[in-house]
Amino acid sequence: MTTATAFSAPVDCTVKYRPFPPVGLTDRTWPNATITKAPMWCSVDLRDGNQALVEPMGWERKLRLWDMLIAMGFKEIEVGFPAASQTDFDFVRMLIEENRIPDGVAIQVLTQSRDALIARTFEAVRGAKHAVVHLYNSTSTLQRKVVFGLEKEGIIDIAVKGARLIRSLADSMPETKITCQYSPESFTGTELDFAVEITEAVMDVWQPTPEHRMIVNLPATVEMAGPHIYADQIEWFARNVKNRDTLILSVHPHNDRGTAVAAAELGVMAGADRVEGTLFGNGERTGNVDVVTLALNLFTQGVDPQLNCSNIAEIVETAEYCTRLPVHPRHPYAGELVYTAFSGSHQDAISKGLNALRKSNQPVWEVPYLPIDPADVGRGYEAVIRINSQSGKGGVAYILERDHGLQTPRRLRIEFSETVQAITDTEERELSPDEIWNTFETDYLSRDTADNPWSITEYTTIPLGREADSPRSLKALISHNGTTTAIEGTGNGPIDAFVNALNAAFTLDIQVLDYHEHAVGSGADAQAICYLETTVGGKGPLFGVGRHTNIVMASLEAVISAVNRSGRARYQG
Ligand SMILES: CC(=O)SCCNC(=O)CCNC(=O)[C@H](O)C(C)(C)COP(=O)(O)OP(=O)(O)OC[C@H]1O[C@@H](n2cnc3c(N)ncnc32)[C@H](O)[C@@H]1OP(=O)(O)O
Ligand SMILES: CC(C)C(=O)C(=O)O
Repeated sequence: MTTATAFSAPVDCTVKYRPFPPVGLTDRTWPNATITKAPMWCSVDLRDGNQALVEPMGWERKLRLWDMLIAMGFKEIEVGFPAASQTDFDFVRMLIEENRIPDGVAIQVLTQSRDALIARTFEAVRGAKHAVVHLYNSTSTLQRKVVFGLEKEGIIDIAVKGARLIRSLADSMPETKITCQYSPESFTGTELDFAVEITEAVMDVWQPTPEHRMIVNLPATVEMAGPHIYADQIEWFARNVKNRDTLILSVHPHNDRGTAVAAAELGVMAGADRVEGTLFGNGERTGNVDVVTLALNLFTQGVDPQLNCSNIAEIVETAEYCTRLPVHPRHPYAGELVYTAFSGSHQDAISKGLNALRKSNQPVWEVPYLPIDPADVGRGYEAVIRINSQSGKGGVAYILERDHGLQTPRRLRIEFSETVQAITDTEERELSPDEIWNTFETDYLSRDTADNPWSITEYTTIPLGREADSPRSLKALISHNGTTTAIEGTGNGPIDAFVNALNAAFTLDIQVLDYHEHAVGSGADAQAICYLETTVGGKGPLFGVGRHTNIVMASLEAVISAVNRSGRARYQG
């Protein structure tokens, strides 16, 4: 019986929502740009990320995240909104007073354009070597109307008034290098000419120069359109704002449409010098742009990201601890499952790709389905191939080779993967590498008498002539269901002689179709492993596998393994 899902009548989106108007930049240049160097990064984890948390970080979590950001190599870190909360204020003071800010790192602090808040912000950064004071006010058509109830002039007044106070406070604090930053907040909902107008009004106050530039941050406070529109907006702004060379142009994408990473990348192509974002994209609503993904996207294009992501597990663990939010198992580069293939054809290609790369010894990473070498972010290869009902012979063979050195022949792979498939289908779950190995051992190598009535206890063999290819005679003791029988036969080699002896003594009708063997391990621990494809009593083809320090014994064990396996349920009836 099926249950119908209850859906309400769909809302008429053609009435309720409007398409975002295009920028009308017909001679855009950004599509032809290539990113050849990393942008300046600013982490806003401790501010924008923090303000979006159910439980904002206390000083201990903030400090742990700060230490991680420093270790990763961030040179600008927005540490809070010190005028808004005592925790943020105290945190900034702690960084300064405990001398925790390395040389070359600037702390950034956010403030609204309100005198008391600005004054308190400057109190917070007193004594820092370098601080970025970040002033914002919303400039969008919607916020002008519903939040501020002001015309454009009124909005410009708010920005200019704040900018003036910042300038005078900065001038009164010569011991601290102050970089001024202005964000026309809700930039993506602002007419572009107005965004330029208000920014230029702030520039008139701060008087940036090419030597002492100010940061203009153009946030997609809400991601309202596709990333190509954002790129057009950035390029339009960069082309139209005055004295571009006195500005550091920064982007600050949010992820409402799920395309913040693309927006940041296209924004940089469109001329942005700097990106503000957070680890794994924590932040308001659907988050800020994910700087780890951005950095590793650069890395996989051969561009040094200037951020160290070589221990992704530790970055994830720290971010999860500090934000109390999980990183999704499918998160780019960082998720638990992103270096794992379950599906057969992916596993086959990955396994072949890794082999080819190993053999070729070439430095360029080329493995199908793996855009980055897991080792480059500190992840191992153990989880690259995991086995469930979607997996095929390539994946199973990969595990046997990786963990146990078995180079199984192709048809044995097919045979064994059917066994594995039957288990994963029946049990509807993943099989661990240990379970796969146990299954293989039990089926092919076990000497457990309940399932393996046949065994060989000893053998001797001698050549019947002086030539290297002379026929051989072989004697062996065979146990069958607890009864030991001495058998003897001759043949072209030990296997042939053994098979002839078994066939004669027990009328088993063993035919050998194919034979492979190789060594596993080295030195005193080396063992021979032998794979024999056979038919037994007309059943098969089926494989037997033998393993022994003595190469002849390994092949005789393989014959016995085939005989035992021919009695298994899958070969009966
Ligand atoms: C897009 C962003 O992420 S912007 C950063 C947002 N982050 C935060 O808001 C976190 C920290 N903020 C806070 O804790 C509080 O907002 C405070 C302490 C800064 C201010 O608190 P309060 O004054 O009590 O309240 P509130 O934030 O609601 O103030 C809104 C008032 O400020 C005005 N305002 C809002 N933003 C700005 C601004 N950037 N510049 C000047 N005035 C502003 C509003 O118009 C409103 O004015 P009104 O009181 O005349 O209606
Ligand atoms: C303060 C600004 C830059 C901001 O956080 C945003 O617009 O999202």
